[in-house]
Amino acid sequence: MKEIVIASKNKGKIAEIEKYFATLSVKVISLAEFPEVDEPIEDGDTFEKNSLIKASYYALHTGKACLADDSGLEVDALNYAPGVYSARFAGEHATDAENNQKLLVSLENISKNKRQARFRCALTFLDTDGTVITCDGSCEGEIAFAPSGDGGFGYDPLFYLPELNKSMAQLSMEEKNKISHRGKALKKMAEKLAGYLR
Ligand SMILES: O=c1[nH]c(=O)c2ncn([C@@H]3O[C@H](COP(=O)(O)OP(=O)(O)OP(=O)(O)O)[C@@H](O)[C@H]3O)c2[nH]1
Ligand SMILES: [Mg+2]
Repeated sequence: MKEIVIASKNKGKIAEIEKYFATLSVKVISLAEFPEVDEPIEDGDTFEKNSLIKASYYALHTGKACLADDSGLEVDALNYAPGVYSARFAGEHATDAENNQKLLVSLENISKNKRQARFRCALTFLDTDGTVITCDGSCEGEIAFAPSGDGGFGYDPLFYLPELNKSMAQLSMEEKNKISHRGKALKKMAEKLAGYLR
């Protein structure tokens, strides 16, 4: 069975990717099995570039096929920030709570009808022979005025989905994977990988 390293240190992402890949005939390996491997510098200006930076770095240092995810939140009223800086919006080692607080303060004077936002996700699979497969996904929503729900991670409690009248953090992991940026990208990736690994 093909071994694929989930090239991420984000526990929330890893759980969602593992859940998705549970139905595929691939053996998922965690970076926890490579404690000696450091982290790459994510200095790309797009999700796609950062995703390739991570896949390349971890493939080089683990010697295995890797699947990397670069993702983030774009808020229209903030000129699409925090974007590729989503993990460090409130500072280099900011917690989710600090990032959420900064987001709420940044949008303090923005009215309900001007709080459109989207999550974006770029996935890169890099095989040991250099084969690259990329997929992306996005999910539209609005930034709420207060957090709700305790599922998911990151900005999920503030990411309101009007059609569902729920925040992303009020969805189960299965529900989130059906509609989220990552879920959509993973669906495409699973289809491409099934063809590639056949
Ligand atoms: O509420 C959220 N629901 C999501 O589904 C989601 N996906 C991404 N994000 C945000 O974007 C950053 C990614 O930054 P990022 O791609 O560099 O990942 P990361 O640094 O956390 O881990 P790694 O994969 O790089 O090791 C994360 O930290 C989060 O703040 C999300 N927030
Ligand atoms: Mg990162």
